[in-house]
Amino acid sequence: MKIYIAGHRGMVGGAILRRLEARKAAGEDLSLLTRTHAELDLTSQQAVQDFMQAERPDVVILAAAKVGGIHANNTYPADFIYENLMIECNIIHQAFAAGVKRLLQLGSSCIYPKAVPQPMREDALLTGTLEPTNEPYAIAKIAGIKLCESYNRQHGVDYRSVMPTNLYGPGDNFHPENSHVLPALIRRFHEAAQSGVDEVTIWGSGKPMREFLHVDDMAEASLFVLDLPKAEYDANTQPMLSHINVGSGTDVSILELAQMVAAVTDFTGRITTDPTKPDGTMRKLMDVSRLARMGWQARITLEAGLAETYDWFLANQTTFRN
Ligand SMILES: NC(=O)C1=CN([C@@H]2O[C@H](COP(=O)(O)OP(=O)(O)OC[C@H]3O[C@@H](n4cnc5c(N)ncnc54)[C@H](OP(=O)(O)O)[C@@H]3O)[C@@H](O)[C@H]2O)C=CC1
Ligand SMILES: C[C@H]1O[C@H](OP(=O)(O)OP(=O)(O)OC[C@H]2O[C@@H](n3cnc4c(=O)[nH]c(N)nc43)[C@H](O)[C@@H]2O)[C@@H](O)[C@@H](O)C1=O
Repeated sequence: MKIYIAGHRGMVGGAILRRLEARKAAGEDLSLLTRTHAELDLTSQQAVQDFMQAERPDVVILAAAKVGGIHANNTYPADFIYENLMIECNIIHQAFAAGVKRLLQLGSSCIYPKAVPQPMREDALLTGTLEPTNEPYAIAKIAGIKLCESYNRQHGVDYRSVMPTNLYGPGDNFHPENSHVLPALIRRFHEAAQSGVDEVTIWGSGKPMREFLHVDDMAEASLFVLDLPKAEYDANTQPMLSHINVGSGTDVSILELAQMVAAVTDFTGRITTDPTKPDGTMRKLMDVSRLARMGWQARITLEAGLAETYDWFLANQTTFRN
């Protein structure tokens, strides 16, 4: 079976590729197809059409996207909505045009309204206004769900969507401004501890709650959903709710996260907050009961995952994407 992993050099795509390579090494008949961003710009309709017509994979896993934290989303809204819409439209339509019957794409927990009962259920989609700091990205991600759902309904293909909570782990983006909170704090606390600085400032109030899932759990959940029998997937995602939440089911405040990162990086100074920076959504805990009912639950705790990610950070500091 030929599987194309779009975004294989990213944090999630890399984790998914590692799992598929392990399956192949264990004897599964898999041909794993990848292209780097430089080799294939997924915002180019012609380039994606040429690629899909030439390669005709059996399965497509879409883990490529324009991704970033609250500052990046707030600063580059046009890039986030345009690039993600183009990637989704090109991959999903050209996969269909090339006869691809099975596809899995990754959305995001930010698709849900800012003020919605917690934990957030799949049927909360489109029931309220979105968080302004990442609305363009969220609109693109909602479009991705609707693209898959519409091709399923009109053309009878099996295109599935998983909605990850905040993810972290090996291969994350540690850029000081454009990264997500967990990698940003690992880098900031590490550099403070190394240079003997006695104060670290975190953005916002520190009061928002965030749920974190290790990327190896996300990769396992992605392949679990991809491998579900179609009848089971359909039975658990009613026709208009063609997506499944993936999360750890527990959340912590940003201040609690900062205290955990300080401990892991041996930072013993003060933690201060910067209320001039945005908090974003105050809470976005995912209801993960649907996936649990189908037999998957997260295994890597935040404590263990944080320590492992810091080790990876220390071993890979010279290779960061800045
Ligand atoms: N990280 C998180 O906390 C969360 C991530 N997600 C979703 O998971 C998926 C993967 O995210 P993550 O692994 O963190 O992101 P990364 O930024 O680590 O990886 C994204 C990958 O997509 C590639 N890419 C981006 N634009 C293009 C393009 N135009 N053409 C070809 N390749 C491109 C990047 O290549 P290059 O770097 O060379 O440009 C990179 O390899 C995304 O759909 C994201 O929205 C959802 C929720 C949370
Ligand atoms: C996955 C998810 O990720 C994004 O949403 P987000 O969770 O709000 O993003 P974030 O991880 O950047 O911030 C979480 C919280 O953390 C606080 N915070 C403190 N100090 C730093 C800091 O140094 N960096 C960052 N980035 N945040 C910080 C920050 O103020 C905020 O309260 C979107 O891409 C969204 O579309 C999406 O999909």
